[in-house]
Amino acid sequence: MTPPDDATAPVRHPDAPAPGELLGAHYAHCFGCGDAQPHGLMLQARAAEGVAITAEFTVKPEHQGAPGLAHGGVLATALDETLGSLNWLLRVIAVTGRLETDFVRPVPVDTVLHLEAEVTAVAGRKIYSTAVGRIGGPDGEIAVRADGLFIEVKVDHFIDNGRPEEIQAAMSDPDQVRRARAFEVNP
Ligand SMILES: CCCCCCCCCCCCCC(=O)SCCNC(=O)CCNC(=O)[C@H](O)C(C)(C)COP(=O)(O)OP(=O)(O)OC[C@H]1O[C@@H](n2cnc3c(N)ncnc32)[C@H](O)[C@@H]1OP(=O)(O)O
Repeated sequence: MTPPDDATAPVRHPDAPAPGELLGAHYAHCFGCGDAQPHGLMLQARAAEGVAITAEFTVKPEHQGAPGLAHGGVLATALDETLGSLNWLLRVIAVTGRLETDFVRPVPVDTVLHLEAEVTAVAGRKIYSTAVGRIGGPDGEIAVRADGLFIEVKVDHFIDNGRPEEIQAAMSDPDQVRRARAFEVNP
């Protein structure tokens, strides 16, 4: 997870959402951010300065592992989704290759997890990023953290591996921004 010596600093795309702007969902049925997934995380990410974002996710009863506490896999999903959202600021499509997660404190149901994430380096198709999630407010104590390695892919990654019905539906999405995020970001 250490960037190689020839890695460079990430460059914010000139058309990236302005700091403070909500990113919205990249796909309505995404378990992390989609609004058409009733039990999903419905994570809301917002652009920050540089190649960084903030995000919030409220833990619902559907997200429990131990009684009254968030499931670790759900928290990993929140971190994965937050780190994945960063790639929209670079205007690349990328998927998670590796995700290293530390669970520092339990996160109770009804808690708002305040996440912040940034891209730290880019090396060819590899995008290195890091995130923390805090409870008790944006400056609260750290409950989770993760480092991510995302690999840039072409849209063919989804067309070749996904189911045609969902691909077709996403391509016909009337939400222009969401369609662009899914299909038009690669040259
Ligand atoms: C419908 C469309 C919607 C689209 C919306 C946007 C999507 C948003 C989704 C948001 C949802 C949230 C996000 C999600 O949940 S994304 C969903 C979870 N992730 C996946 O499903 C990815 C599955 N994996 C793959 O498809 C392939 O393995 C990929 C594409 C990742 C690489 O296979 P590919 O054949 O292309 O590349 P390569 O093997 O030549 O590797 C290239 C370089 O990368 C390095 N490397 C690779 N893996 C690892 C690793 N594990 N650790 C360390 N390094 C690794 C490798 O050493 C090499 O380095 P170098 O030799 O160059 O130095």
